[in-house]
Amino acid sequence: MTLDSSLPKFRTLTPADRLEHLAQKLPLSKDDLRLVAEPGALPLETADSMIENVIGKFELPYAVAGYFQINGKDVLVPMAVEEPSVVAAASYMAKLVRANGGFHTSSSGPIMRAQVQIMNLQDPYGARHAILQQHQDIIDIANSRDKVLLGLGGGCKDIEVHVFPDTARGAMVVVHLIVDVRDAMGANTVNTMAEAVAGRLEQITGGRVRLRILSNLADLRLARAHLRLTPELLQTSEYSGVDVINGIVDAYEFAAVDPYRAATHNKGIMNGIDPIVVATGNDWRAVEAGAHAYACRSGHYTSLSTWEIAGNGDLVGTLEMPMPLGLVGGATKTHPLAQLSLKILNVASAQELAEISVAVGLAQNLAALRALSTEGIQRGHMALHARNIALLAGAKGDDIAWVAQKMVEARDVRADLATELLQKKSTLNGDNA
Ligand SMILES: CC(C)(COP(=O)([O-])OP(=O)([O-])OC[C@H]1O[C@@H](n2cnc3c(N)ncnc32)[C@H](O)[C@@H]1OP(=O)([O-])[O-])[C@@H](O)C(=O)NCCC(=O)NCCSC(=O)C[C@@](C)(O)CC(=O)[O-]
Ligand SMILES: NC(=O)C1=CN([C@@H]2O[C@H](COP(=O)(O)OP(=O)(O)OC[C@H]3O[C@@H](n4cnc5c(N)ncnc54)[C@H](OP(=O)(O)O)[C@@H]3O)[C@@H](O)[C@H]2O)C=CC1
Repeated sequence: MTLDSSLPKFRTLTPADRLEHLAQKLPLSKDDLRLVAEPGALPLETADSMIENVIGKFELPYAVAGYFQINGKDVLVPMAVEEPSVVAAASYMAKLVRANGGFHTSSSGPIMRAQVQIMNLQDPYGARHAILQQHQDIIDIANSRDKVLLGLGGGCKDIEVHVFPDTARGAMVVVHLIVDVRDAMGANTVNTMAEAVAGRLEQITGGRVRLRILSNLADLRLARAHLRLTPELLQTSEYSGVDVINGIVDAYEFAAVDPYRAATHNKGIMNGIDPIVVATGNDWRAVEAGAHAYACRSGHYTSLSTWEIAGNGDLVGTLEMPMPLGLVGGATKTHPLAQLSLKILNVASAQELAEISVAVGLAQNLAALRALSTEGIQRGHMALHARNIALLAGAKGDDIAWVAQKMVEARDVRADLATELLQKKSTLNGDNA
């Protein structure tokens, strides 16, 4: 069936009805539905095999963002995240962007780098040449370690040799293995290769190999997304579309020039990306490390995205960044909900998953910049955060929505106010009893 990712009125349903609604849109089995609806999606035995010293499991809210259309294909986006307004903001922007043709994405190949550090060298440039002369031998040794990957068309494709002639510990040569990891995140894959070539590199150079590990600056594994919005789509009752667009571009320039702002701007992008990384069982530390190192590649920490005004006045947003995500390996296959997330996303390759993640990051960035440069973040965000504050004050059941609603109406969302409202409500209930 062709998926329509629009989710009108989805927010008004109960979690069980939302799941039922999804089941009508997606080919989910009864077991899939049970996995989401019932506790214990991750068996304790599986958890105990995943990490060490396990004492239980830690749960997060699991949601779906709607309206995404990417390269003409509708996508529902599973997100595991603790922060309110993230899912709403992503859905809202996807709804706007879909009205103007949706997101357009592309990506480089799934290429990772492994680094092998060689020390104790008197002639680092000579060592570099000697290594490059033997490059095919090194590639062959690396590839002898992963026949499965080779069979899939991946494997070590090339090497680079970087020289640091004068470190505090003397000359250092660093060999990069350039590896196509296909549908894996690839850390274990490339680490195995790096360890495999170490002996040969010592033979060639006469040096001493120390570290053999992937680089999280995955600058050869980039995913890209862009969008275009007309002023009409961005106008509100209070702001003209032209004003909103100018505000977004001013906000972008702020992040482009000032690292204090860029850190927050990029956090807003990661608000969209991390929840997908978590929901698909991928390594969010690796994605975060790669993102921020890439944002600093010019030596100046800056915005990962760009926002500009096209000749016809449209807003144009782009995002290009490392996205080392896998469909196999790590927890992607072992966590049952990660498998379900991949089923919901209906992706055929790790690159497709990477492209969707970057599109969601761009949507999230747009939502924040749009709110920040017009009405401010608090109205939309705090309205949704109000339910958390109500919970914090001890509200239960229907009281959660009641307390949250009262605070939103008062445009005053505070824990002490929530406590005060709850007390008033229980006094009222007591009076009525
Ligand atoms: C929060 C909104 C979306 C409200 O915006 P709104 O104008 O009140 O939304 P609406 O009621 O008109 O609804 C529009 C659409 O938004 C979605 N939507 C709206 N509400 C819900 C909801 N309850 N549950 C699910 N979906 C919701 C939904 O898709 C809906 O369409 P529908 O499906 O109903 O036809 C808007 O104010 C917004 O986008 N704000 C920005 C929020 C944001 O960026 N949050 C991230 C956390 S803040 C942060 O950490 C990052 C930051 C800000 O520091 C980054 C930076 O500085 O750059
Ligand atoms: N700095 C970092 O970021 C580090 C991260 N990690 C962790 O490493 C894990 C990810 O490593 P990764 O190498 O992806 O995981 P795995 O080693 O679990 O899986 C990769 C392996 O899966 C097999 N495979 C099967 N099908 C495919 C396919 N279609 N495409 C590619 N490979 C396929 C391959 O060969 P075969 O069957 O022969 O194994 C490949 O080597 C994550 O848990 C991450 O947290 C670890 C160290 C450092």
